[in-house]
Amino acid sequence: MRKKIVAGNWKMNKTLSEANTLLAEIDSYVKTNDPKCEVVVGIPYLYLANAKEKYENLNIYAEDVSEHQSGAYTGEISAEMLKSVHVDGAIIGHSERRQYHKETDEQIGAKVKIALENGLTPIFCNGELLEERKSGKHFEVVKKQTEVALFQLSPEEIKKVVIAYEPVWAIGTGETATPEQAQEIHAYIRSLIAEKYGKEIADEISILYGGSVKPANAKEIFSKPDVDGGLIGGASLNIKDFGALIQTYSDL
Ligand SMILES: O=C[C@H](O)COP(=O)(O)O
Repeated sequence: MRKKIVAGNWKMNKTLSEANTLLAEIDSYVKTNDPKCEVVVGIPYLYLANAKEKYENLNIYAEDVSEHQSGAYTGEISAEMLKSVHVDGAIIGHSERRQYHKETDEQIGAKVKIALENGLTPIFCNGELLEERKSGKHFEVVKKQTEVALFQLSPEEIKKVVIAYEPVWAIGTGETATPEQAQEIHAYIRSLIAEKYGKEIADEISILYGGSVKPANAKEIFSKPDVDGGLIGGASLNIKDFGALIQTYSDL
């Protein structure tokens, strides 16, 4: 049975005191409501160690990880370092990393691999640009991103990966994919995995949708059979919306 997951991605938001307040609110929300889905919070590197020390039962993720083991990579944070402060996983290959830091599918694949080798759960992101969607290339784009980054993994490894499909044109824009568009491409991604690793493994992998998910549109999207939750940006930055999203999914 694959996991249902609501994951927040704070991106580059929150000062220390704001981060502490929101983490305390999320922790208390989870303890009080005991949701029937897994709650994940992706937060800036700076706050990870303290967050894990204070809230060991919360699933705390980094927003990136280095593709290298260790060494002369100024400013980078390794998977081993993340594990040493008990971080649970890392968001990898987010479109903002692809766009602003020119990350390639090969680098993203190396990051996924090293995360797994260090016991971190990778949330691997894929998704097409607006012009790629408009020209009907979205299937092709997502196929290449997925194959290059993930199909180097063994069956045992791929089972531990969470995928987040995020159409770039829907991120932070207020425009979402329709539930039908999300279902169509999620089913397609699952079929790619099934072709390579078999249906049983494909059925175990959680595929999240990301891109302007809000309490108002979450129910329709989360209800689709191949959508196993969401990777939430803007609406994960306050407990009112994030709590409502968790509740929506938990109630389905
Ligand atoms: O990682 C989260 C996604 O980029 C979605 O962000 P958004 O919910 O602000 O559109």
